[in-house]
Amino acid sequence: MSTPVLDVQGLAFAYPDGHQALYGVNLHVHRGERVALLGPNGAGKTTLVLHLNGILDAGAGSVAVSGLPVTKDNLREIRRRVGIVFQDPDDQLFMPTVRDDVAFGPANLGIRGGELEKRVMEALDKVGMADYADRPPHHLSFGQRRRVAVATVLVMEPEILVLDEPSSNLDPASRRELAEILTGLDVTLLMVTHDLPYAFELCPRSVVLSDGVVVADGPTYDVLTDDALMAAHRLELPFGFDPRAIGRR
Ligand SMILES: Nc1ncnc2c1ncn2[C@@H]1O[C@H](COP(=O)(O)OP(=O)(O)OP(=O)(O)O)[C@@H](O)[C@H]1O
Repeated sequence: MSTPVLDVQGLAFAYPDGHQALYGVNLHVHRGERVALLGPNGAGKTTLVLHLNGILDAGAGSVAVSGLPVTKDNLREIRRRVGIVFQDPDDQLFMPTVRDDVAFGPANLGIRGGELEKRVMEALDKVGMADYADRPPHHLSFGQRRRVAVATVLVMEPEILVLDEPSSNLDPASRRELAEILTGLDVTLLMVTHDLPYAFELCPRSVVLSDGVVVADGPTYDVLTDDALMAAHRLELPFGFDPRAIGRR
C-alpha cells in the first residue's frame, strides 16, 4: 500500500505532571480519507492532534506525515503539511482583513504578488468567502470566521486537514454549509468531534480513543451501531438520530 499521509506508530505521551494521556496509539490515514476521531472528554484526542504538527513532543513512538517524521528539525515543513483548524477561529484570525489573514501563512513561505493573491482567493473561494476578502474578520459571524479559519489552513495546501470540533457553535444552516464545503474539498481530513451525526455524515471511517487508547477503528456506521462499544466509552447518539434508520452511507 502507498505511504500513509498520516502514520502514527506506538505514540505514548505523559504531561509534565505525570498524567499519561496516550498509550501506544497507532493511526494510519491514507490519501483522500475522511476520518472522525471520537471519544469521551479527556480521552486524549487533543493531545494526539497536538502531536501531529509537533506542538507536543512524543514521549515514545513516532508520527510521520507523508513519510516525513515529525521532529524539531522539520517543523516548518510539517506545519505546512498538517493544517489544524482549532475550535475557536479567533485563535487563528488576527489580521486587519480576511485577505491578510489568509495571506499570512503563504507570505511567510515567501510567496508574493499575483501568486499570493491567486492562492488567497482560491482558498477563500473553496469556503465560500471570496466576497468577504476585504472585511475585518471581527465583523464576520462566528460561522463565517470558522470558514475563514479553514481557508487560512487550506491556502497552505496541506497534506491533511485536521479540524477540532468543526460543527461546534454553528447554527443548523451554517453546520450544513460547512459539511458541504468539507465534503467537497479534495483533501485528507481528520476531524475531532463529539457531534456523532456530523461524523456519520462526513466521515466514512471513525477512530475511537478512550483513556489514551484506540478502542475502535472502522466504518463509522459500525462504530455508531456497536451499542456495547458506545456505552463502554460514554458515546451517546443524540435523541432522534438513528444510523440504522439511515443505513450505511
Ligand atoms: N496540560 C496538561 N497537563 C496535564 N494533564 C493534561 C493537560 N492537558 C490535558 N491533560 C489531561 O490529559 C487527558 C487527555 O486530555 P485531552 O485534552 O487530550 O482529551 P480530549 O479527548 O481532547 O478531551 P475533550 O473531548 O474534553 O476535548 C485528560 O485526562 C486531561 O485532563
